[in-house]
Amino acid sequence: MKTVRLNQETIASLLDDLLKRSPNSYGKYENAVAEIISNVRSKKDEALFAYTEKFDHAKITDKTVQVTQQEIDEAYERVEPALLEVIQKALVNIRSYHEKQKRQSWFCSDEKGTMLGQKILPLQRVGVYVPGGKAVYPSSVLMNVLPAKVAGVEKIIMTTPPGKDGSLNPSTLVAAKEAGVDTIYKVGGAQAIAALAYGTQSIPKVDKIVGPGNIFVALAKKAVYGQVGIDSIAGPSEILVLADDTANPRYVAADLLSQAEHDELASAILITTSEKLARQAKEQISEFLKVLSRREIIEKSLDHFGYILLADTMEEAIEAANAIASEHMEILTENPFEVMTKIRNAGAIFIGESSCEPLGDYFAGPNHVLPTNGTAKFFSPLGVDDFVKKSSVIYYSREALHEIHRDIIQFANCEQLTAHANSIAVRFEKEEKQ
Ligand SMILES: NC(=O)c1ccc[n+]([C@@H]2O[C@H](COP(=O)([O-])OP(=O)(O)OC[C@H]3O[C@@H](n4cnc5c(N)ncnc54)[C@H](O)[C@@H]3O)[C@@H](O)[C@H]2O)c1
Ligand SMILES: N[C@H](CO)Cc1c[nH]c[nH+]1
Ligand SMILES: [Zn+2]
Repeated sequence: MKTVRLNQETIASLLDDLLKRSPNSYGKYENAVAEIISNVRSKKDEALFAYTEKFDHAKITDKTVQVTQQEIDEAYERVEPALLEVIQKALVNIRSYHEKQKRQSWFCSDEKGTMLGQKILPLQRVGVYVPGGKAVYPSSVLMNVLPAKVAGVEKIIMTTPPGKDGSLNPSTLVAAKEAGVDTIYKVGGAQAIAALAYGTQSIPKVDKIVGPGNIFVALAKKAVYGQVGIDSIAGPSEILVLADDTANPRYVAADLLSQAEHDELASAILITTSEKLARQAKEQISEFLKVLSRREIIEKSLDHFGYILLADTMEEAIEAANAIASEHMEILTENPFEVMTKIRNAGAIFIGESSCEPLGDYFAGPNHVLPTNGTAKFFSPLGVDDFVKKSSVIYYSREALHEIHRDIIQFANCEQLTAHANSIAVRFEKEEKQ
């Protein structure tokens, strides 16, 4: 983990470094992913199962690809009752947070005889990708599925990579059942995204694909965009801790490590005005690393994408944090609410020392599928809006149209689109002749 003084040069080089983690910088995998998509598109199940054998070392067939009721029942028997209870409690929080995001269709009319509105409808068929290569993510099942349920999506199809024995983790299955997934398929990676986008004999084509994943999943989602809808491309996890000398270095270290353990490409950044805190947090990181199980992943992530930035003032620290636009931002300062008002760019903001990032990953309610790689400047967290579409609704009475028909004809003529003008004029031929 590098410690550097924050200035124009160091922030520019850090931003360059972080962009290396973006799917846009992984051109070298683009051809491989394009080939996987093209093969699944043309050879369907045959290619899907061959890639599952190649990358996941699991033998899957058309008889075993879909999770059965028996497998779900067995999963319930294997999951600890205490874990099931936690999943159910988290589910209530996540659902009630997303209920507040729900928007209604609206219509408004006026006395001239017009009615305008917006009709909001849930998507019909959605594919949810749940990652499963390096870790198991029942929490991501809840985060992806619950907003779709709240939106009213008719059919939710989930895919996740199988283990070598061709089975799925019981906690993933139980979370899927509790959240209300309709069908689960045991496939992952770019091949699963291709199957959802184009359909195979076993897997139906969907309207939109959501969910995070590794670089192969992200590139595949990018490649099928347009054929189907996608959510934002949530890549490797990120955390940025903004701290002053009032922060507890042990908490700072623990929170940075919590995201570094996701992936070698994950990023953990501390921006602080306190040299003492920087030093102590670094010492604590070394202490924790001695006992953490994913030490190898963490070390790679911190070596490549871990930074401690020393800022002269909190204003400078905030400016740098806004430029980085991290997926998660923790504010551990004397006046965290005041600092929060100055944050423009972050996927999720955690205020104060009792609001650590994993609280959001698992339990508080807001979604943990968040924009990464600086895309928090224009993308938002996954939410109910990702699972609805809108249609505009327009009604004008004859009288209302008559009142403004000449305006439209003039506008259309200005664009030399005489058929447009005619479509209006033809309705008032009689009046014009009189
Ligand atoms: N933003 C979020 O909400 C969120 C949540 C959870 C996880 N994540 C991120 O998602 C990612 C999960 O990655 P993962 O690897 O654990 O699971 P994953 O399911 O995304 O990827 C595993 C799949 O990758 C494919 N694959 C592996 N090596 C390949 C190769 N050489 N060529 C082609 N395909 C290959 C395999 O098919 C495998 O099924 C991590 O980066 C993690 O940080 C993000
Ligand atoms: N922090 C991840 C998103 O970047 C989500 C997650 C799932 N489980 C634990 N964490
Ligand atoms: Zn996490």
